[in-house]
Amino acid sequence: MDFHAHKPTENVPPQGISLRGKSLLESPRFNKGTAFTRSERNRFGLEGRLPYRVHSLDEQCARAWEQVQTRTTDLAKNTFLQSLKEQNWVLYYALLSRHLRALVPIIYTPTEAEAIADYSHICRRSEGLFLALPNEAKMEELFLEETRGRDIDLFVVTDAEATLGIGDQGVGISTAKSVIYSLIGGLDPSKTVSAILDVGTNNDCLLNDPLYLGLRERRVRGDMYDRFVDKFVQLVRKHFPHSLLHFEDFGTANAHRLLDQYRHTHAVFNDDIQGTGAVTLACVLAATRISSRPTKLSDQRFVIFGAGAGGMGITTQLRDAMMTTDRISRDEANRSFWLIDKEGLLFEESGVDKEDSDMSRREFYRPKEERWTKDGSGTVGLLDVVCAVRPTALIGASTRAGAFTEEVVRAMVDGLEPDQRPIILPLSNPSRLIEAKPQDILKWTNGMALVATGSPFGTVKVNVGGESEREVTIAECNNALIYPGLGFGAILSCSRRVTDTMLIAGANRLADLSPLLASEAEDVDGKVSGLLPDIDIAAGINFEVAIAVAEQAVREGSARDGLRIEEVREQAKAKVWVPRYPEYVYDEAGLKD
Ligand SMILES: NC(=O)c1ccc[n+]([C@@H]2O[C@H](COP(=O)([O-])OP(=O)(O)OC[C@H]3O[C@@H](n4cnc5c(N)ncnc54)[C@H](O)[C@@H]3O)[C@@H](O)[C@H]2O)c1
Ligand SMILES: O=C(O)C[C@H](O)C(=O)O
Ligand SMILES: [Mn+2]
Repeated sequence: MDFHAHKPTENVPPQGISLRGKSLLESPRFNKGTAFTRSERNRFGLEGRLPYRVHSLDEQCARAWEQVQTRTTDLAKNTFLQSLKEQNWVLYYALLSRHLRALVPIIYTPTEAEAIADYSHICRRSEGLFLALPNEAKMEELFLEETRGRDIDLFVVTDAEATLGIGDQGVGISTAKSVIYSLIGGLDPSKTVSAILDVGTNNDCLLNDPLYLGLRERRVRGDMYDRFVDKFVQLVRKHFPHSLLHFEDFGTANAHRLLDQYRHTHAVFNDDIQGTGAVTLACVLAATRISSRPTKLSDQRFVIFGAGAGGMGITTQLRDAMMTTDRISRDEANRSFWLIDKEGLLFEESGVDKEDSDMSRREFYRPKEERWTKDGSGTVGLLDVVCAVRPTALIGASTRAGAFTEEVVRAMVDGLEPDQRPIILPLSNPSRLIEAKPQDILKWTNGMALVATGSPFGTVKVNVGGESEREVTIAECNNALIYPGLGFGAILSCSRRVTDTMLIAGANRLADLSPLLASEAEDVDGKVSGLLPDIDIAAGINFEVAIAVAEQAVREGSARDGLRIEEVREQAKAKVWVPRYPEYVYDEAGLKD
């Protein structure tokens, strides 16, 4: 299923470029470094600028891999790889694709959280499009400076208000999201733009940091903020009407509002809401099929801990899928969810419901009779809810490390039938913010729980009585396992919208590819597969997700005119970008960058 196999390195057509000499070596898009062939060195004035020996991409990867390994901390590896990206894209992506399992956690979650938090100190060369509030009047000029003459498929935009679980990061960048699109989604990196809307920060550490690189002011809100974001969205719509606009790490209220505002007029996608919703839906669908008595989505009782962008994305995605697949009403589906936030269970007439600016949460407020505390007052905590609801699935997107305590998890098990497997998904990132460690959950549930996490945890050994031990693979329920495919599918089909049904089609496809579902005997040699596929086959998996999404777009009429279902797979194969070097020929009118 590895889509790299679709494109053998032979038959790469030559490419005309108009760069030469030093500028060619300094262009990360076209640079080949020591892999420039003899004739290219001669043609482009490089002979005296490179050591004599010509290396293959494989040899370059071997050297770069050696160099990565000499860096002793993950952050040092991250900064090394960032420099490599600034020098040579093909080598960077080729190296990453050869070592996905080791390097994705370095360039993405969890290490990228450290890199973003430290951005103003480790930044060496800027990357992407920086749009700061004081430059609002010339936003179009800055936008065109970066994008003119380019064929852009994707914009990833952030205002960094809710970066992963580490909050307001001001000028924090989200370039890692674009990298994942190219690495495992097959998008050509020259067709992607990462943009930061710098509207200030409320993070005092950043405001007080003399080296802080962003706008040193408190965050702008209200009309000024809306006007600024709108200006950007309208530029994207005007100049690149067929692009996908991916929103990342906006604060929860803005995240929902902006998605609702723009999703009907452009292909916009909010990763924290829809990507997280889709990957979690896939995970839950796989889990319900694995349980000893396969159950429907609408048979589940969901406790969602942390009702922010991620938690609400998960809730609404599960609810929508329930309505579509189990054909039940919205009200009926809403009743399968119990939402808990800082103020405990969200219920009507709590006072909080009236102040809640986030409309998406209101329809999930529980009736006030569910104020399950001894005297009917105060907040209803997670343990109260678990005891009263007897959930089949417990999902965390709260940033509250350790919130799924032993008592909570054991209470959940006690509420289920002895052969019923609890679905427990502590999804907060980075790793240190997880609601419970997978090894603890498996210990407390005697190996019964079906667990997936937001950050990578590898495998966990569980004692299942006496001497017997199992090695359980903990699936990563991270939106990276699905958003590149969702995005690629939407771009491939030139969809003007990203519809819920396209997302559900992608999630269903991912659930079908669950290795735990595929392994007939769940326990092979004491090894238990993960609920979702491993990151090292994420490229092939996302390719399949993309096909499902694009086919659904054709089926429902959101794809471009004339695209036929039978063509989707071939067109997808042709569009996949693979890191490899074409032969360059000098052409005065050729590509410059
Ligand atoms: N695995 C994934 O793919 C994925 C995707 C998105 C978000 N996340 C993670 O989920 C977490 C939340 O992200 P988000 O974008 O939804 O952020 P967010 O700020 O929008 O939401 C967090 C919510 O948790 C609530 N919360 C905080 N402390 C709480 C507590 N003690 N009890 C209950 N609720 C509490 C907050 O009030 C807020 O509503 C982060 O750690 C993020 O990394 C994971
Ligand atoms: O970035 C990730 O790893 C997932 C998600 O988008 C998050 O904000 O945590
Ligand atoms: Mn995110």
